[in-house]
This record gives sequence, structure tokens and C-alpha cells, in this order.
Amino acid sequence: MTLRSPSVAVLGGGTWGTVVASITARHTGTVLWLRDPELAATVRETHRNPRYLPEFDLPPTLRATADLAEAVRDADVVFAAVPSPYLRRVLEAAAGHVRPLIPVISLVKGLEQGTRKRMTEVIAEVLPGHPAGVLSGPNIAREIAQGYAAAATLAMPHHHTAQALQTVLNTARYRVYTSDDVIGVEIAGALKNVFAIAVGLGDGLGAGDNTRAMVITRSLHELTRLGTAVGGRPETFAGLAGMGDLIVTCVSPHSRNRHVGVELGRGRPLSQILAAMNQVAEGVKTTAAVTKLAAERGVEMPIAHEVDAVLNHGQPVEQTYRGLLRVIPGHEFYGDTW
Ligand SMILES: NC(=O)c1ccc[n+]([C@@H]2O[C@H](COP(=O)([O-])OP(=O)(O)OC[C@H]3O[C@@H](n4cnc5c(N)ncnc54)[C@H](O)[C@@H]3O)[C@@H](O)[C@H]2O)c1
Ligand SMILES: O=P(O)(O)OC[C@H](O)CO
Repeated sequence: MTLRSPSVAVLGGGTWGTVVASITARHTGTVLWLRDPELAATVRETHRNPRYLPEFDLPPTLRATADLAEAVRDADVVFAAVPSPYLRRVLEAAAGHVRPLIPVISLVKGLEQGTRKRMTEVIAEVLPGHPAGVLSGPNIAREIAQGYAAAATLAMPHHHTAQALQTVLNTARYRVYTSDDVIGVEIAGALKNVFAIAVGLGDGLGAGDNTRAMVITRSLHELTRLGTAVGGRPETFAGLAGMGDLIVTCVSPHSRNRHVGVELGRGRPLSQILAAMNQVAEGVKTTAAVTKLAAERGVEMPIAHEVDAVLNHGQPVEQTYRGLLRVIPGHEFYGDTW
């Protein structure tokens, strides 16, 4: 990879891909790939993305295309912002056109259905030999587009590559830290969505502030236990990608995952909630993968289980919090249970 002004390709012109491409376009040549040719033409011609970020002007230097080969052909680094169910397919389509050995960075917060793989594992399978990394943190895209200060963690096995990529991401108000704990950063980003649904459920049911604090804190405990069981480092879960992202997703009115929980708590059926959104709530699909992963590793995750019961097994929402309160509390830090 060139150290100076690397060319960037961002795959996925949803909310987050568009915001990250807008950041990198301020530093260097950037192409945004959108799968819808009409939307790509609109972004190219109007410098706006009316479907996902209608009120924001995008940098005029940001190029947009619906041609995947054209998007990646000259890239020195690829950022992938395609939701987890579709990432493998998009990377497979791009694979023949990506230059050898360039870094591929996931911006995605989900696990692959069926395989329960992290997105950097999917990248490694589809694009072997490419250094794979993940950028994750408390990053509500809309707030970053508005210019509110935020930070994230870029995790890669090779520190020098992460350092080179910091230069295309850092701005005065977007601070990117580095890490080599790819597993921890990635698993934290996927799991926090499940717990945001849990917190939303409580909020929708009218639970109190103490309840919210209890669920967030115990969620961090569950997240850390599964995260360390699969190879993440404990300190990662106390950092931006762990606690930081858990907090924002559990409390922000902009969070799509929390929104799903709130609406379920208010009694709306899941199918109706999802049909009314034109955006992804990764936690909905990730929950089943997480509970299966927890079972495989022998990690107890009562909060995630309650979310799974509501989403995938028809459990009435009112039973959810009652179910959690029935579990006898153990030692706060060393027990196996809730
Ligand atoms: N929005 C945020 O604030 C934010 C912040 C950090 C990370 N993320 C993560 O970024 C990823 C992308 O989320 P987003 O918010 O940009 O998405 P979004 O909800 O704004 O948009 C949906 C995206 O999914 C794509 N899509 C839908 N169906 C598809 C298909 N069949 N094949 C390929 N692509 C398809 C759309 O083209 C669009 O790019 C998610 O994993 C999300 O968790 C989002
Ligand atoms: O809107 P959500 O729930 O997908 O969360 C967005 C980001 O992941 C928050 O960091």
C-alpha cells in the first residue's frame, strides 16, 4: 500500500458507507460503490444521498459508481460497509478486480448467518492474502455527518498498516485509535446490537432508568465473557468498541437496533417494524448466531437469550424482563450467571 494519499474504495452506499466515504474523500481520492445505479448517478450528480442522508452535502470530490469493478480497480484500500448478510456476495463479485495484497477493512457490525463468522474471517476467505481489519466504535453515522466529535478503533494485525490508514480517516472531530485485537473489536461491534434491542425492549415496556443501567452493565458483562471466550482481550470490551459502542447504541434515539427493541416493547410485531425501516438493524439477525456461539463455548448469556426468545421463538415481550429477574444473582464479577 502507498503511504501517501492511498486511493480508497468504499463498498456500500448506505448511511455509514456514505459517511466514511465522505471522510476519506476529504483526504484522498475516494470512490463510493452503490448497488443501485440510479442512486449512484444521483450521488455523482447532486453530491447528496437522498435515500440515506438526505439533508447532508457530500464532498464534491467524492466519486460514486454502481460498477463494482470500476470502484475497486485502482484502490489501495477497500472499506466494506455492506450489511453482514450480503458482504460475502459483494466481495466475491469484487474479488477478481481488487489489486493484490491491499488492505480490506470491515465497517460492518454483524456475524454471518449460518457460519457465525466475523466479517474479517469472511474477508480472509474471499480475499486470501489481503490484510483484513475492522473499524468500530460509538459511531452513529448521522452525528458524525453533523460534525459532532466521535472516535473509533481501527483493529488490524499489522500496526504500520493501521497507522497508514489513520491518515485517511482522522479529522479534527473523528479520532481513530489503533489496536491489534481484531477479534475483540469485531465481536464487540456485533454483540452490542443484541443488547441494544434488550434495552429498547425495556424502554418500550416502560422500564425505569435503574433498569436500563442494570441491563447495560450486565450486557457488558455478557459481551466481555463471550468476547474473551472467542479470543478477544478484556481491555477491548472496556474501550471504545466495547463499552463505548454499547452505551451509544443502548441510549441513542438514532439507534436502529434500540428502535427495534422499543417498538417490540410497545407491542408491534417484528415483521411490521422491519417493513417500516429502510435501514438495517444488524442485531435482529445476529442474535441467533450469538446465542448459538455462546452455547458452543459454554458461556451463559441470559440477556441475549431473552432477546432471542422474543425475536425468534415467539416469546411475549412482557415475559422477557420477568424471565431475567427470576434468575438468582450470583457474584457480580466472577459468577457464571446473570
Ligand atoms: N449507520 C450507522 O450509524 C453505522 C455506524 C457504524 C457501523 N454501521 C454498520 O455498517 C453496516 C452498513 O450499515 P448502514 O447503516 O450503512 O446501512 P443502511 O441501513 O443505511 O443501508 C442499508 C444498506 O444495505 C444495502 N443492501 C440492502 N440490501 C442489499 C443486498 N441485497 N445486497 C447488497 N447490499 C444490500 C443497501 O444498499 C445499503 O447500502 C452495518 O453492518 C451497520 O451495523 C452502521
Ligand atoms: O443504528 P445502529 O443501532 O445500527 O447503531 C449504529 C452504530 O453501530 C452505533 O455505533
